[in-house]
Order: sequence, then C-alpha cells, then structure tokens
Amino acid sequence: MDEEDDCPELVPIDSQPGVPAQQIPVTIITGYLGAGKTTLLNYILTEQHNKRIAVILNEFGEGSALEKSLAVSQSGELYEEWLELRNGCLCCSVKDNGLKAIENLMEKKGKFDYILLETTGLADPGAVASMFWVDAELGSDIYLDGIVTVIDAKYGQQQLSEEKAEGLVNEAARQIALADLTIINKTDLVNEEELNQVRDTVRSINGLVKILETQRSTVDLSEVLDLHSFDSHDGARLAEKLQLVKSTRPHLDKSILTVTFEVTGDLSEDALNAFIQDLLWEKKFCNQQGEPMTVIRLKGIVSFASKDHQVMLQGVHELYELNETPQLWEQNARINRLVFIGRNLDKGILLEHFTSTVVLDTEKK
Ligand SMILES: Nc1nc2c(ncn2[C@@H]2O[C@H](COP(=O)(O)OP(=O)(O)OP(=O)(O)O)[C@@H](O)[C@H]2O)c(=O)[nH]1
Ligand SMILES: [Zn+2]
Repeated sequence: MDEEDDCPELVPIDSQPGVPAQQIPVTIITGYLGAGKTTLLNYILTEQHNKRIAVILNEFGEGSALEKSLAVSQSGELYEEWLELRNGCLCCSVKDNGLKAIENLMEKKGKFDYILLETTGLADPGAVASMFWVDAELGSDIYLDGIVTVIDAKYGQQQLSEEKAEGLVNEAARQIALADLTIINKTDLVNEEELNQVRDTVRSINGLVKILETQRSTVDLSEVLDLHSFDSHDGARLAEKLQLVKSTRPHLDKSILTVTFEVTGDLSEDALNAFIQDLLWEKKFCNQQGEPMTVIRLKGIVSFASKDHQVMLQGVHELYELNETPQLWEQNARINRLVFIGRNLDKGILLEHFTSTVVLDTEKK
C-alpha cells in the first residue's frame, strides 16, 4: 500500500531495553559518619563533566521522617512526592552547599539529568534504595543507578568491628553489604597494613563489590556514575562479574558475609519465587546453629526452561525482582549463578534447598 511508504519506520527512542527514555539516574551515596560523603559530592559537583547534577542531602534517613516517607510509599503517593522533587522542589530535603548548587542549577537550566543523594551516616541505604525501586515500578522518571558506600580508612575497621546487641546489624557493615561500589577514603591517614586490613574486611562482607581507594574522595567519575547496577540490559556484564565472585569468610563471628554458588540446569520459576520468598520474607532458612539467615543483597543470573533469555535476579532486603535480560543462552551451558550477602548464611544449607526444590528434576544428576 502507498500509505506504508509514508509511514516512517518505528524506532525505539532509547536503544537500551530496561531503561525507558528520559529516566534520571539516582546514585545513593552512603557511608558512616564522617567517612567523606560530602567531600565526594563536592568533588563530583566541581569536577568537569557534561551532566547537570542535582544533589540531595537526605534527611529522611532519620527516625520518624524515614517512616513517614516509607508510609507515603506504601499508600502510593510517593510518586507524586518524587515527581515534585524532580521538577525542582528539592529545597526541603537539601541543605548547605548542595542546596546552593541545585538552586543555581535550576535557575540556569530548570532541569537536571543526574541525582546524587547523600544519606545520613546512620541511615539504612536499603530503605532509601527500596523507595526508588518501588517508585520505578510505579513508572517514576527516576531510576536507581547504584549505591556507593564511602568508608573511612582510619576508623572504618573499628566501626565495622563494633559488636551490636543480639539481632542488630552493624550499620557500617550493612552499608557495605548493599553497595555496588565502595570507596575507602582517607588513605593518607593509614599505613599499608591498616589499609590492607580494612580492604580485607570490606571484601569479606561483600564479595561482589568493587573497591576504590581515595584521598579526599577523588575518584574517576566514570567509576561512580552510570553504574547501571540494577538494569537488566546489563545482564551480560553481571553474568561476567558473578563468575568471579567467591564466597567469603566472616571477619567476625557474626559478621555479614557473601555466599555464592552455581548450579547447571533450568529452574522452575514458581519454585524459585517460593525459595526467595521463604528466604527473604518468611526467614525459613536457618544456619547450623538454628539462627535465621538474613539476606541484605541478592544478585543472580538464572535460567528458566521456558525462556531463551537469561534472567537477572536482584534483591535489596525484602524486595526482589526477576527480569529477562536481552542476553540469549544460545549454545552456552545454562549455569545459574547466585550471590547472597547477609548474616547467618550457610552455603551448604542454601545450596541443598536450592537444588532440591528449585532446579528442575530432569536436570538433576
Ligand atoms: N585526612 C583526610 N581527611 C579527609 C579526607 N576526606 C575527607 N576528609 C575530612 O573528613 C571530614 C569529614 O568529611 P565529610 O565529607 O564531611 O564526611 P561525611 O561522610 O559527609 O560526614 P557526615 O555527613 O558528617 O557523616 C572533613 O573534615 C573532611 O575534610 C581524606 O581523604 N583525608
Ligand atoms: Zn556529609
């Protein structure tokens, strides 16, 4: 038909599946008190780059304010709240230099294309990350790009070694468990031995995370921004990364640690959901001492019999997602790789549950 000639070929505006066009990335910058978060933000803001960045110094990490924003999230009004933010109404959650920077930015440009959010030192970045995640599901224009945790080279070791009351998680360790990138800052204040020690501790908590070492939080911006840590279109990169991850040993008896395993074969989607929900929601799995396993961060690449594409698994606290990646299995062996970061994790027990309930029978040898 003639009309067909007139009709332009439809092309997607954004070539990256999984990231709708126009979405603004947000990077959460977390880290214990005084580690160097603000120094990092100031550095990023003043460094040469072609991004219009908005900085939010976050207050809702504190007490009732956090509960308030989570409550808002549950009633579904969060979308609106963040939309306002996106449109420039940042003032209420911003202070100091950050505010000036954003005010100036918006006066000049009206809009920005990157958001950096500094949480307070004691905040649980998981709660903040979950908010953005839930928000993204609601069709928000903001998506979570990554969680960056700044660690004090001098005092980090001490902060990470503090014994917490029974049942409580060490916040500094939790921040590392959740991180996509860690920055060990203030290396000028420690000798090599101390630096090795803190690096080993960080690695023992999170076997997956990238570790940078800095003075005055001076980093290559490309290593901090646009990490796409939660995007399923980066499935191939995650799959590659997961291959290199090793299970870790806790630096203290009760510490957070990383457990990873790989299992060949197809999984039952329903059974995998049940497994994850038993683990994250029901806390059904216990270690040999009978203590319930707690997962803080979860990542994986898995194979479902019905799907030609690799599927990415992401979890933050009790939220998780399974998303198909653009990556095809093709002739590659269907190897499921999972990484769990949390407390009281026992690899043997997890693996046993996984192979006996989630892997399809035909594949079991
Ligand atoms: N010696 C040294 N001091 C640093 C370095 N980086 C930052 N500082 C100093 O450490 C102090 C804390 O830095 P901030 O960037 O404010 O840390 P923060 O994590 O934002 O702190 P809070 O928001 O209070 O939790 C400041 O006095 C910084 O000047 C570094 O690499 N070496
Ligand atoms: Zn700060």
